[in-house]
Amino acid sequence: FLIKPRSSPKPPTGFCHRPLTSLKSSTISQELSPIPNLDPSILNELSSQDYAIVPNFLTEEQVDAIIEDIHSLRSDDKFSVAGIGQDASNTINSSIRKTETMFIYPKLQFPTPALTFLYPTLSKLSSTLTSKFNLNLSPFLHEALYAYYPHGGYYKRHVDAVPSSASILRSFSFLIYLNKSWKPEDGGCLRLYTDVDDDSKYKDVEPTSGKLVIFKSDKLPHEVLETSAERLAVVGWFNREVTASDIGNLGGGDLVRKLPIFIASAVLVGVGVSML
Ligand SMILES: O=C(O)CCC(=O)C(=O)O
Ligand SMILES: [Fe+2]
Repeated sequence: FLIKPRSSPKPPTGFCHRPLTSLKSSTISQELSPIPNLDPSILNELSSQDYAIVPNFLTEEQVDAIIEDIHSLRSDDKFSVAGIGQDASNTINSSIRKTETMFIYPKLQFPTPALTFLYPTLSKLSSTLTSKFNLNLSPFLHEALYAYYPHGGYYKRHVDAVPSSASILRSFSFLIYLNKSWKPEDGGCLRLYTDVDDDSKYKDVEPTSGKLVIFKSDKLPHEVLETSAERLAVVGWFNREVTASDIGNLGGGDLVRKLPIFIASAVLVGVGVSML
């Protein structure tokens, strides 16, 4: 098999990011704390309807720090045009997806101020979900990226966890929205299809600043409606560990050959690399 970069030859992580000199590290932790947590009522909602929405999950200061990060990293040319697909193919297909992304896992060696609180925020979220749903979410298989949708950006209907691929390890998808003065005419709502057999049943979620959306990755098809303004988000997935039945479900054939590919691709999902 061949290891193929997701969309760009640039390494997605591990570079030294230019420090944000306008913020002093002592003020950063104060401004950007506390690390948010999920209310038990939200977890119950997630359990009963497979998705939950938390307006104002992040504070305004936390959102500002991530916005600053995205703009700064984009101007440093760290973003790439995103492809689609996980491990079968990773073609850049602009009829399905128009967005630019930058992976933030594996963790950057020199995290920016925003990542300094985002990493613990995401690991706290993952531990909360692990205990509530009794899942084996692996801290080593977190995936997340900064997403920048230009004016006219979109992502057509899809499901995040697709059988017979490493993406099936995705248990929960999460989105954190960052558009501070979002207006209905800006578009870019997240359309969550709440009944897989009935396209007329959906919920449109406004991508307003600080909002967290979380849903079961294999349950809810969703799409990003066309934006009429720049749209910024943190997008990610909490993956569970590989089980024996995952291997069985790969569709028969030579398990000895498939096992290392599956495990390697599960790991590689996190570094923005796909396999052919
Ligand atoms: O940006 C969003 O709201 C959703 C992105 C998404 O569905 C994905 O990247 O899989
Ligand atoms: Fe998605």
